[in-house]
Amino acid sequence: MNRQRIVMKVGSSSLTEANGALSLTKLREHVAAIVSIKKQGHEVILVSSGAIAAGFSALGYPSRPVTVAGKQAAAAVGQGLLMQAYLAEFAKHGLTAAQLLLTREDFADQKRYQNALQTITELLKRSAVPIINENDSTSVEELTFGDNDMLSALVSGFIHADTLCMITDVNGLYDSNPTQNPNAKKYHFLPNVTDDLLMVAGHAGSKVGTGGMKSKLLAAQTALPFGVNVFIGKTSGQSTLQDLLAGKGDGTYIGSFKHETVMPASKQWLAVHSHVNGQIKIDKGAEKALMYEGKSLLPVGITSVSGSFGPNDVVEIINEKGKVIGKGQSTLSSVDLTLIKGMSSNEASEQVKLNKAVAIHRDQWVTLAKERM
Ligand SMILES: Nc1ncnc2c1ncn2[C@@H]1O[C@H](COP(=O)(O)OP(=O)(O)O)[C@@H](O)[C@H]1O
Ligand SMILES: N[C@@H](CCC(=O)OP(=O)(O)O)C(=O)O
Repeated sequence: MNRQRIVMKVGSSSLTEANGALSLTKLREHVAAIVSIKKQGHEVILVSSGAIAAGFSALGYPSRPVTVAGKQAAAAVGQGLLMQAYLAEFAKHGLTAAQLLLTREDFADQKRYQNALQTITELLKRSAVPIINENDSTSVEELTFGDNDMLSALVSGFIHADTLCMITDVNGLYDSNPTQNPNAKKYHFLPNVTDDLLMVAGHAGSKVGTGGMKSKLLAAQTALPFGVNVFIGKTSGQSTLQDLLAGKGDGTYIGSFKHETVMPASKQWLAVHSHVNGQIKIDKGAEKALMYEGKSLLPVGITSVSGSFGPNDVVEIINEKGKVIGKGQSTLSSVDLTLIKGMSSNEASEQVKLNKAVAIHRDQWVTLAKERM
């Protein structure tokens, strides 16, 4: 078996007792499973929920809190307890675990995004197990990932994972919620996530789970274009994570499993996380050059500029039909681009006193929608 880079996402439902509290027995099983595949040479990044579950009873809550303040306070207590349990378990196997708490803002800011990636890469190089959770206690409600499914998809993309394993309390995706419909049929393999599938995926079945199958499918839909294959299902005990990697897991496999398209992390950042500060409208010739010839955007192809942005800011590129076809980091400010739009390269370079005035370099460009020309 080839050595793989795996992101394993463990949901609250697979880490808790029936009363919603953290289950050390389940946590131990997940650790043992990770250790067993690490021994085979695979790299593992764990995205673990469970902070709220681990913390609520120490604060005197009778059950998992439902208010934002309650959840944030419980997570503040529980994240430490959760890590303590993971550190102790991994240490028994001679492994070091490391904590990373991330928020949406860490993905939106290019420098923070690169630093998070650098940290995880360094930890993997040193054989540590990065354990990631959302930074629940500081997240602003509207900005949170809500559940860790999307977080695990974004992490899988930027570290170029081969497989994202979303471990949950149900053994895969069914054509309707199996906890409500005993005749529901399971999907074993799916090439991709379609709108029809999103329709059959429902919300969480337990009191502790947050997003349900729908959020897992949305996460899979995000991870697949990054070249990551996805497994949604169950594991327990040592051998099943190995079975999962061997294609014999108890769940649903989604993707081509050919490991072909890998979008560089810098382009993933542009495509998914970056904030847009303006728009550049371009003509047909420039669209062709950008989309089909792998060229940079030159001032001559720009027909209009809107918004106020500086050099390195991210802008949307709009074609003659008014459709957003991609995003890029502008080399120049909106003021300079407005001045040189439509000009030949020589004229434009003279105006802005550069050797060669390029509006968007091809390395800082990502296609979002390919149109027939
Ligand atoms: N079509 C479906 N197939 C399988 N499970 C489904 C479906 N629709 C909804 N679910 C529910 O999704 C739940 C898993 O999501 P969730 O509780 O959020 O888990 P986790 O805590 O692991 O993220 C299952 O227990 C099940 O009740
Ligand atoms: N970040 C929260 C988890 C949120 C949640 O419930 O996520 P999930 O179990 O993946 O649906 C925690 O650690 O408790």
